[in-house]
Formats: sequence, C-alpha cells, structure tokens
Amino acid sequence: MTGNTQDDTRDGGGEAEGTDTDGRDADEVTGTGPDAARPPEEAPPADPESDASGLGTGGERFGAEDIDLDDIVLDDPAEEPDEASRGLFDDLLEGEPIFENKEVLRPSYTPHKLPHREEQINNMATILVTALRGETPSNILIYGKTGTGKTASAKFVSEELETTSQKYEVPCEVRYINCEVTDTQYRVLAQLANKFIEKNEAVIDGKLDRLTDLREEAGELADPSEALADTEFDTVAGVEERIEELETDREEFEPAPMTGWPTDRVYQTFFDAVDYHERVVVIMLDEIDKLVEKSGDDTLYNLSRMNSELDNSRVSIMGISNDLKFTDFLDPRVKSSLGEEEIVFPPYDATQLRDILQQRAEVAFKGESLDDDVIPLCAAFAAQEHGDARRALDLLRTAGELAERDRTDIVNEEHVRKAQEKIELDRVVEVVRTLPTQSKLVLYAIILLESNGVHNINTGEVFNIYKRLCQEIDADVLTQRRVTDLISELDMLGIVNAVVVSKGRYGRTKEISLSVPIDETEAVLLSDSRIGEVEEAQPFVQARFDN
Ligand SMILES: Nc1ncnc2c1ncn2[C@@H]1O[C@H](COP(=O)(O)OP(=O)(O)OP(=O)(O)O)[C@@H](O)[C@H]1O
Repeated sequence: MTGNTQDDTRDGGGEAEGTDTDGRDADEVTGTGPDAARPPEEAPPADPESDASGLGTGGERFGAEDIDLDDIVLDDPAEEPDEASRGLFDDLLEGEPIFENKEVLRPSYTPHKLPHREEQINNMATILVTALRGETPSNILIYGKTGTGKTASAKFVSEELETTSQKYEVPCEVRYINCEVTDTQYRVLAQLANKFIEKNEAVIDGKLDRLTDLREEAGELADPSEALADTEFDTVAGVEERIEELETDREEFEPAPMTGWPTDRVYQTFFDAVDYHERVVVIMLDEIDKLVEKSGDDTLYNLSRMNSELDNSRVSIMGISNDLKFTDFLDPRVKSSLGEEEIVFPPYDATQLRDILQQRAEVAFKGESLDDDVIPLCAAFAAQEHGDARRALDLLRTAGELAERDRTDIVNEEHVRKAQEKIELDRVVEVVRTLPTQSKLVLYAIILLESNGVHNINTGEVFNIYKRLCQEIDADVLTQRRVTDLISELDMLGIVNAVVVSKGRYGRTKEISLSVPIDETEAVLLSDSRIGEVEEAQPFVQARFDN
C-alpha cells in the first residue's frame, strides 16, 4: 500500500486513491500497476528492483524524460495468474467456515461444565475433600462404559482439588496416569517417581531462592537478627546450614530410567520421592483394567499398602475402568482396599446427550450453522450405541466436516447420516485390520461365499472355503469347532451376524451373514500381505458350486 500513500501525498489524496485511469480498482492492481497509472512525471522507473526502493522516497527524483510508458508492463492478475499459487486452497477457503472452534469437539478438550454428572462429581468431591483436611481419602473405583464422562469428571474434580489446595495452602497433589499407555508396574512407578522428583526439585528451588535472599539480606545488616526475626533461624550460619542441606537433597534425587533398574529400586525411588515432604497424593489410574490385564495386580498391591510405611505423606488411589468385572482378577486384599468407595457412571440417554452436544455446539459452531434436527439426531444415534458422549461428539464434528467439504454453510440431517456411516466404516476398517490371521481367513471365506450369491451361509460352508484358503497360503487349519468360535467372535465384534436356526428334525444350525460393507471389508483383508497371497479365490469358490 506504499503506492497509495504516495498517491495521497502527491495528488492530494482525492481522485488517485480509489481507481486508476482504466477504472480498475487500485487495490486489484499489483506490481508496477499503480505506477503505470500515474502521470508520467510522477512514475518511478520501470525497473521493478529500483521501483521497490524508489516508491517510498517519492517520485520527484524521476523526471518525465526518464520514463518511457511503453516499457511499463501492467500486471493484470486476470490475464496472468499468480505463479506462487495454483489455487489449490483458494476454493476450499471460499465461503464462510462452519466451525468457530472445532477443538472443543475433540476428545482432548476438557469442558468446564459436565451436564448430568453433578451427582458423580459431588460424590467424588465428598470423598476427596478429606485430602484438604490433611487426611487420607478413601480409595475410589470409578466404573462406567466408554464415553460416559469418567475421565472428564475425574480430571475436573482433580483440577478443582489442586486449585483449592493451593488456595488454602494445604499440600495436595493429583497425578494422572493412563494405564493403556503406561501398562507395567515398572513404568507406572518410574513415571510417578520422576514426576514427584520434578515436583520436589521445584519446591527445593523455591526454598533455596528464599533462603539465599534471606542470607544476603541478613549479611548486609549490622544486626542480622533483625532480618531473621520472623524466621525459624537464629543465625546466618543456621540459614547457610539449611541451604547446604537442601542442595544435598536436590543432588541426591536420581530420576528412574524408563527401563533397566530392578523394580525394587524404582519402587524405593518413588517411595522416597513421595515421602520427601508432607502432602496428600491422589494417584489417578485411568484404564486401570489394562494395567491389571497386562501385568497383574502387583502395582496396586504395592500402592495400596504404602500408607502404613510412609512417614510424611499419604497416598490415595483413584482407579477408572470400563470393565466392570476386572476386580474379579484381583487379590482379595487389593480388591477390598481399592474398592473402598465405588462410583458408577451410567450411560447417557438421548436427552442427556442432547444437552451435552448443545453446550459444546454453542462454542464449536458459528451461530445458525446447525439445522434443528442435527443435534437430536446425533444424540439419538449415540444413545443407540450405548450412551457414548464421545461418539455423539465425533458424529457432530464429522457431520460439520462433511458439510464443510460440501461447501454449504449449514449442517443438515443428511450430513449426520453420512457421518454415522463414515464413523462406522472407520471402526470396521480398524477392527478388521487388527484381526488375527485365522479370523481374517474365516471372514474372507464368508465374504467369498456372499459375493458368489450364497445367502444364509452355514458353518460347514464357511469351514470348507476356509480350509481351501489355508491351503493356498500354507496356514494351519483349525478344527471346525474353533472356526465356529471365531465366527462367534466376529459376531460379537458386529462384523457378521450369526443366528441359530432350528431345522426341525435335522437339528439346529447357524446362519451367517455379513453385517459390514462387503467391498471395503474385502479391500482391508486383501491389504494384509498374507491374505493378499490368496490368488484366484473366485474360481475355487465357484468349483464348490460345480461339485
Ligand atoms: N457430561 C458431559 N458433558 C460434556 N462433555 C462430556 C460429558 N461426558 C463426557 N463428555 C465428553 O465425552 C468425551 C468422552 O468422555 P470421557 O473421556 O470422560 O469418557 P470415559 O468415560 O472416560 O471413556 P473411556 O472409558 O473410553 O475413557 C470427552 O470428550 C468428554 O469431554
């Protein structure tokens, strides 16, 4: 816009500001354009390089004799597209965005309000308030199906707890561990040890800062006792001694490596770090069932008996699980200690999901971007699943993204239905992709039968094709009974539908059909290099019918 400023000053602002001599909007003209439109005595040189430097200093340096108008090339964007951009993103950027803040629909976002979880949140708070009185809260086990707000509520309560503890200066800390990621005793203890070491170091650094200030202040005074009056120290030497002690403590902390130490040593490091000073510690173990499944209940046993040995601090455990039965695998002592208090998170119904979605949608979308039936439909779909708020939020976000891709300003019912299909397909792809090879072979056998027009497939038919597939790729052939089990597992995963039908005096049989889109599922199966080895599968299925 340097050119315009120049025009303003030299032409007195007026006529030169908005349009050039061709009637083109001055703002549209790039490069040498505005200069070309100027009266000759004012135009800078044609050389774009000197043009750049000459513009700001004023055209008076260049007389009319320096300029040949024919040399000036007008850069018309309509005729010559900008080389730097081929318009890949321009189309996508066109139109009003639907989202105001998409992040609030992502699982990583922790909302400040959790509708329909007041009761559970109050229960947790009632148990944990003990920590603010400097006593040990009971251990808590939180149960509920996936997406029922367990983690969000627990994190909300812990943030409140920590903030209040700072307000009242009661030492209380909450440590969160996701046991799906940190799934062995060693890693849990090492992670905790290192967090507490970090925290202790920060506390020591704070104390050291204060003490060195005090030492300096006292050292400068003729009578140091003035500076030390309100402290625990009588002499500067006392302050120095404490500084040395703290420095030694700080040096002695040794963080645990993520592998390599004996477990006893990691436990001891964690124990010493927690007990370094007085405090109540709440350890939140999310997906606690994964930890028990992967590495037994030793961690929980060790954590739950710590309090009898700790001198300064107290530890309380908050376990979160979506598997109601995981405590069946626990040592009875661990089970009773861990489950001192239990809080259940029931699934949300459609009305509750609507409220949750409504609250997030207000922040996530621009006003008027959602048709009236969008939120109720997302809520209804998610309620059908099992009252999963994560699923409801995913649906709403995906519907918004699909609408954005359609370049419309409004998300409608159709976008929600498409989002439901997309999410379902993504789930199927993920489940199928991670199946063991034998299950993939069984599933592929079912697909081959269906794509050859066989309906109401029975186990025997699946088994026959499965055997041929195994031979093709040199895989072990399981018994028909095992294959029947694998079919039941596929049924449980929602990939096939297997119903037992009675054939009168011929007994009962299973009728199997595929419950997922056939082409996409087949494509996922064939992307597995082992299954992909099956060549010419169609002819041998055909041979079965010819026999
Ligand atoms: N009452 C609620 N109000 C607002 N958002 C909620 C509510 N309940 C759950 N959510 C949101 O739903 C998503 C899933 O919740 P959360 O992670 O707490 O579920 P979870 O019960 O811990 O599930 P999982 O067992 O799978 O970990 C999060 O994005 C969370 O913010």
